[in-house]
Amino acid sequence: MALYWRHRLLAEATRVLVSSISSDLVDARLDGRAVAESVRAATRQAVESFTQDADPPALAVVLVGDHPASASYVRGKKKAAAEVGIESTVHRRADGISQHELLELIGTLNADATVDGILVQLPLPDHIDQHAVIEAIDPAKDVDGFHPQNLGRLLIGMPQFTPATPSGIMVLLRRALDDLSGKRAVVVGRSNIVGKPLAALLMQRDANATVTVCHSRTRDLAAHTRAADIVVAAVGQPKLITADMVREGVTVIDVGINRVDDDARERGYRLVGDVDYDAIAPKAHAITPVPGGVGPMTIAMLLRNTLQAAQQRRA
Ligand SMILES: Nc1nc2c(c(=O)[nH]1)N[C@@H](CN(C=O)c1ccc(C(=O)N[C@@H](CCC(=O)O)C(=O)O)cc1)CN2
Repeated sequence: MALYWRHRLLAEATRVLVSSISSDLVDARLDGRAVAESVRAATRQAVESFTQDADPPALAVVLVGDHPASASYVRGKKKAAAEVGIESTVHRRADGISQHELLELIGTLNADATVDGILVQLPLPDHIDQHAVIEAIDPAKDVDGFHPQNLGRLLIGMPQFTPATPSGIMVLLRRALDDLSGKRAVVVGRSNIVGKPLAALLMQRDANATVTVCHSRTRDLAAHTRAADIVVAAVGQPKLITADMVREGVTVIDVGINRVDDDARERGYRLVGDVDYDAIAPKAHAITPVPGGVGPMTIAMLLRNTLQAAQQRRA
């Protein structure tokens, strides 16, 4: 029963948060940076009131190897955490760490009463079994929401921690559309961290969308996307979704972050999504850019989960 009420309270808090966000939909562009800033501001306030009589929430981030993008996301998480008053510690380990050593580190963090939230930055090197590592995290500290217990809870409509990217997408969708009920949503991509949890959230009773999940073996992808009111692309394939594949008035969420070579840029590449933004924007009701769309929401929602972990653990 307590779980039921906690879930209802969280759902209510999300509704209040979403309705308090000022308009960030300029033309069709759905500005993830602006929405993320609103989420962070609300989290900053909630952390402030939490720390009136408690230590700040504490996040442990595990980063394995020298993957440049992962290192940059972890820097982003640390900076954003500090800005809202969450303490974070990065546990950096060499690429050659053994699975046993990594599991030992997780065990230490699980047992550390001063740690509220733990996340292991993905991807991990090939020699490490990602599932075993995620499963080793205490579900009560799993602020990524990737543990099977947390994904299972999400599936039955009793979420504890909801993965950050899908919950960020839900905030963006509620910003763009008054009502998701009965909308035809096509999710392209079936990953455990985006596609599958997002499909579960979209079909939950507080959203009521009709969901189709497409993937690499889907026949005639365009027939599915053309029939959709909402298209979410999360496959990591530049410009997979083209203008002829969507209907007028569609809402498009682009989760792809692909690096394409660009000598004109100082860093030698630019980021593009899975969607042909320029061609689709004129016919879309709303569309997220890359960069500046879903990515910033991922970090903002992680901060909310970390605060939630501290609130639940210290209660
Ligand atoms: N343990 C986790 N690993 C990974 C997750 C995750 O949620 N938990 N998600 C992604 C990476 N990610 C966060 O970790 C992430 C990706 C992108 C962004 C972001 O803000 N992107 C910017 C562009 C950044 C750039 O210039 O490179 C944007 O889209 O505007 C934040 C976080 C995989 N791993």
